Amino acid sequence: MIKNKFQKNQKDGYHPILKLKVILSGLRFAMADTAVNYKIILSVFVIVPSLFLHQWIDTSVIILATAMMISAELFNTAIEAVCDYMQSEFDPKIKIIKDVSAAATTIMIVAWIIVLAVEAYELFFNITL
Ligand SMILES: Nc1ncnc2c1ncn2[C@@H]1O[C@H](COP(=O)(O)OP(=O)(O)OP(=O)(O)O)[C@@H](O)[C@H]1O
Repeated sequence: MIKNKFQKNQKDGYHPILKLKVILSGLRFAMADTAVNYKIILSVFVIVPSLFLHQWIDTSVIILATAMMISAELFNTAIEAVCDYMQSEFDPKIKIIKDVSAAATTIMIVAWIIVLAVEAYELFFNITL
């Protein structure tokens, strides 16, 4: 039986292996998205020097911004998938849902770009802004 949070048909208890399998399955789909992959690579290019320079606060800020950006991208993908599952034809309500989701993701991407640009500038030119 498929689990449903609103119906009490799920087994009690915590199942870490099952949880890990679910997370890995989600990540497998996420890694197939080029738009997410190249952003992760860009972040790694700034995270690695910040680690070598022991700039722990900077490293934490970049990791936080990157994690939030990836989460926003994944939530956006999930919302798009639900919309496409519910309605494959043109629907003005689906348009609003997808546009709002895309706008929310873009806000997070802009914040990530700003963090990455400031951190890269500071790290590579050794200038404290
Ligand atoms: N069923 C639909 N009805 C109305 N408008 C839609 C529909 N599907 C998509 N759109 C419009 O097309 C835009 C892009 O939707 P789509 O699902 O193609 O996302 P995408 O371009 O694949 O986004 P991403 O690059 O994040 O995966 C939406 O923001 C919305 O304006």
